[in-house]
Amino acid sequence: MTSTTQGIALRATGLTKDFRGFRAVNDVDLTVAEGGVHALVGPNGAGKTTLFNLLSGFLKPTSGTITVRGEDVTGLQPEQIAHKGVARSFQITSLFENLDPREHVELALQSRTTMGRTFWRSDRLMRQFRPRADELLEEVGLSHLATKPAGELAYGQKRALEMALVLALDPAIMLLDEPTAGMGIEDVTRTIELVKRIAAGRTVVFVDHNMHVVGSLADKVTVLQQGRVLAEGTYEEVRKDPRVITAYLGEASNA
Ligand SMILES: Nc1ncnc2c1ncn2[C@@H]1O[C@H](COP(=O)(O)OP(=O)(O)OP(=O)(O)O)[C@@H](O)[C@H]1O
Repeated sequence: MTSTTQGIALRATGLTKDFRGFRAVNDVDLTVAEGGVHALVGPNGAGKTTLFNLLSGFLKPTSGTITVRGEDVTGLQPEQIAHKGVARSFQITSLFENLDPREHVELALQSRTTMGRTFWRSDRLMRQFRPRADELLEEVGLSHLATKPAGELAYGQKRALEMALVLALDPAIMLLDEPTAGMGIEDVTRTIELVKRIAAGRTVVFVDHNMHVVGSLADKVTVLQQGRVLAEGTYEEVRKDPRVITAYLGEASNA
């Protein structure tokens, strides 16, 4: 690690992504501090999800580089990037309808071990993950639903389970895609508290449209518009920035 990368968890330089001639992410420079909570915001179509997919290896950049703690990870597969300690959540969860939350978390925990590629798993082997699985369910407020089939969980509970699955991977850098999307106020408040706890000792990058969530959690905010970085700073700084106000007013008048 060189002195210029010290204290930097994740860095994108000149990151660009074209989709058949359309530039969704345009020459983005992003520096995420080690231990920081960094929000990506911007009007619809600004390129937030595309940027997330680039950072986690689900999309390959057209040009530019991505480093994790100073190490170049550009073009690596998602699993390889996950091995560097970067894990992401998804906006839409693909849970197994018939498995319960405890089984989901046990599977996520065992995927980190050498047993990860074993097709056959005995109950006895899986049980060794139960204490940690139960701790994680407690952490996300799902203890009382540990044995209910995931297909029967309410929306907010599914999102909480998804958070437990990311936590099971114990990533140093956690990417959360709209952790409060579609939630009612109670679930939003609980999720804010959960992300605060998760962020202790970790780096968190998240996308969220809810400015209350952004203001409550983020120590740094990057505002994107039409694929470019429009503004960057603390929440207080960017919310007063006339360019940001104009971008959001534009969105409101197009709605
Ligand atoms: N696979 C794709 N092929 C073509 N265009 C795409 C593709 N993915 C995204 N885009 C376009 O790139 C732009 C940025 O999309 P993206 O989903 O990254 O924005 P966003 O900021 O996450 O928006 P939202 O807040 O609505 O989720 C949009 O104009 C979108 O239509």
